[in-house]
Amino acid sequence: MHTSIQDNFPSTPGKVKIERGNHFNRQLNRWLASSATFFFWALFLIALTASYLCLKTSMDRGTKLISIWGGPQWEKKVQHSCQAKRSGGMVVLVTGASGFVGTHVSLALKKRGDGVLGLDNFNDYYDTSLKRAREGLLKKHGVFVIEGDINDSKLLNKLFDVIPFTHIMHLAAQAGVRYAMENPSSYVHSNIAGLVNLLEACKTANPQPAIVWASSSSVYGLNDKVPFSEIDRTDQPASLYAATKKAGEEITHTYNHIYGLSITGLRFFTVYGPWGRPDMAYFSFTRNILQGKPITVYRGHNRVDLARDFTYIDDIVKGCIASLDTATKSTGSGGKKKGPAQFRIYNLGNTSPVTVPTLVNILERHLKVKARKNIVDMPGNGDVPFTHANITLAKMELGYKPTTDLQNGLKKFVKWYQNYYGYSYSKM
Ligand SMILES: O=C(O)[C@H]1O[C@H](OP(=O)(O)OP(=O)(O)OC[C@H]2O[C@@H](n3ccc(=O)[nH]c3=O)[C@H](O)[C@@H]2O)[C@H](O)[C@@H](O)[C@@H]1O
Repeated sequence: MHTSIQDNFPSTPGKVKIERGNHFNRQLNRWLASSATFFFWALFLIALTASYLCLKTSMDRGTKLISIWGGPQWEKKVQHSCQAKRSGGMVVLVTGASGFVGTHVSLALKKRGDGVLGLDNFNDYYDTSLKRAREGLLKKHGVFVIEGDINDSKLLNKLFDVIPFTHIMHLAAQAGVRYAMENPSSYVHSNIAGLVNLLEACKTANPQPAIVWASSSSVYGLNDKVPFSEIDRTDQPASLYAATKKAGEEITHTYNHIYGLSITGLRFFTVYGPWGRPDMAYFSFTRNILQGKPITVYRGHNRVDLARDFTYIDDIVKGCIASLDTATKSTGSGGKKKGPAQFRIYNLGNTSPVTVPTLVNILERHLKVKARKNIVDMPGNGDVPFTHANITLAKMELGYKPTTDLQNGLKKFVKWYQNYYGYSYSKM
């Protein structure tokens, strides 16, 4: 193809002389010119995209802030939810309100006339539609759940500005023993950083609320003295989850000691029941059995069956409420301790451990379907072989007395499950 010299010349007169007669230079120059143009446009597009994304993010954040918290409408909803309907009623902030235990405790408090406000970050650790359904249930009963994180100090301070909470029922946490190997930082984020953030807000609140919070039976870790009593060793956690719960017990102790916060820690033992957690064995076994899928049953060393002190949700709720009722006031104000404050830790269990194969048998009977079982040795994933609660202390000081055994509790769970999922396998 013919190209005239003229065609190759750039239009800038000053450059003509230099370019003339040097084909290589001309090619290079042309290439540089086109690259520069390309580069310019690429930069322009990148800048345009970046500014769009920035604008969008700030708009999203703005919308979120307005819709999630702040503003007169929001405050009205908060006030309304916190209104106690009985004289001397408590005003309780329930964190993790759309969680399993949070929903049940919030409903029970609301039903007896206490003011209740929920807080939940609706994270996707498990099916968020179940959390939204629980939120719907709470809304129906007059409990407003704010979508927010316990790590958001601005939100917490705002809440304490608007409402003089008498109690905090702190149930927001990253739960699950085995998931801690997959996502360790989520445990640090919620169970450590989130807890400290909440305690910081409580310490400066005026009045300081009394705090009841969820620890875990997993703090007993490798302790093999049974039944587990509150004075037994808890310095050998078997999972990061357990370690963060144990850390929580120590952290709350320091806030009690320095700032006079009234603290009650509850060591829950494998809580189960309607509206439960899909990540837990009884729930996932039920789903798989109904779907005809196999279940994996872990077995301990020397072929010994694993066992848990499964505790029914209604018994746990009674323990939580008794803890709130018997909690004495925090003693500090303005971030300063005025005197010693209450510090308590209780086991809330059922006192009768059941093996995992027996749990499966009970489910098979209630579901009228045989399970397809894969029995495998317990992997080294943070599990402990058994749990068994000594509840003498909770009995004595809280009047705690569990009344539902696994047989009856699972019957209620299965009934709820079949009703909630409408027997439709496609929904599960
Ligand atoms: O009580 C507690 O402290 C803890 O109870 C449960 O933890 P876990 O007892 O491990 O409950 P599940 O995950 O439901 O497991 C129950 C039993 O079933 C076994 N399992 C679990 C899952 C599975 O697929 N197969 C299986 O055999 C486990 O090894 C365990 O022995 C909760 O998940 C924790 O959040 C809580 O803190």
